[in-house]
Amino acid sequence: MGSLGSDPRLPPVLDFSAFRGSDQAAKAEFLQALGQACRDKGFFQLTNHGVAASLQERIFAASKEFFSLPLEEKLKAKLGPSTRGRGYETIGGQMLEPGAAPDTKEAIYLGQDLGEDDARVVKGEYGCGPNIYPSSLGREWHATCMEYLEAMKTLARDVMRALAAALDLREDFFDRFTDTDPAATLRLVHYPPTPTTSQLERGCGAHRDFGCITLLLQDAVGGLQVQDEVTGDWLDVAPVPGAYVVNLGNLMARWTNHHYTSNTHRVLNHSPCHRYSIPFFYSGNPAHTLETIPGLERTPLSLARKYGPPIPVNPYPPVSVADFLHDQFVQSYKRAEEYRPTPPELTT
Ligand SMILES: O=C(O)CCC(=O)C(=O)O
Ligand SMILES: [Fe+2]
Repeated sequence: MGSLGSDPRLPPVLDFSAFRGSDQAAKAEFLQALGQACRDKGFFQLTNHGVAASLQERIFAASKEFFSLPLEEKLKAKLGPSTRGRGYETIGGQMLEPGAAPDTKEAIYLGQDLGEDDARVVKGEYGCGPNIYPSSLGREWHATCMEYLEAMKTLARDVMRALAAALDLREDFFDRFTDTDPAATLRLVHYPPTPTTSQLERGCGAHRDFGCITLLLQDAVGGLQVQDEVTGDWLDVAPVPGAYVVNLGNLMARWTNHHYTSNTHRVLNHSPCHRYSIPFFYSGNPAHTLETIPGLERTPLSLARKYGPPIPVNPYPPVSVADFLHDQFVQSYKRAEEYRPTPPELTT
């Protein structure tokens, strides 16, 4: 267990079988390393997570099948105000980093496939809707995505249990937030090669994730970078075959009153290859109202040192999961819509 390579600033690679197994010493060591990674970096990689390599191969194949469709086909499933957070986002459709250029990635969002007559869809609940995807892909394509989504939900629930234990909470502390209809979104992402010299171009602009946890499967191309909070350096998160990059989002940071941190990351695909990644975003039931977890009201000393006295105590009012996620999501798309490139300087 530990970091790959010698740089201790990199997210550690942790073996999840130590948490699920019966060796108590190995479990304690895992939880110690996990807690430290969540406090200091908000990032780690997870191996031996139990998700079959064959399922990972099938979801990557499904992703490539989707992105290789003609643009007109993909546009039939376009993400829009009426699609409830589902559907296809074009290259440049989102801008995660204010001040940079819109992201040079394309993506499709999928979630649990709810019918139009489902009560949550009728009520217009955040993130609840039927999936939309080009009909040329067929039911088998969709079935693979749903099988993978279920595997992610199972893993995410267990990761949340480990996160609770590493905070010295009961392992089942998060279960009531995650067991009923958790916000669980799969995103297939494609980064074409962008061997550009523009300083502002990003595959995925610098951002912190919005929700609780993200389980990211990346291919072997590389390009994901996490920012070291102390020095501001960008560190490459080297792909570990089959592993999940797990990162904590803003909702988790707020819920834990920053005892756990969310961290800034981005993607630059300067390789000559197409890059595919599959993040899974998990946040608990959208209808829940989150308050700072009892026992974590006092801001951690590390933050108090950063911001100086007075040390804020429980600075956050309660917030609903749906509102918290929705605002950040909408802003990132609005930014891209409003983007106007700076005209090249006129030379005389
Ligand atoms: O594609 C990646 O490796 C990261 C994507 C990401 O950060 C996101 O979708 O939030
Ligand atoms: Fe992210």
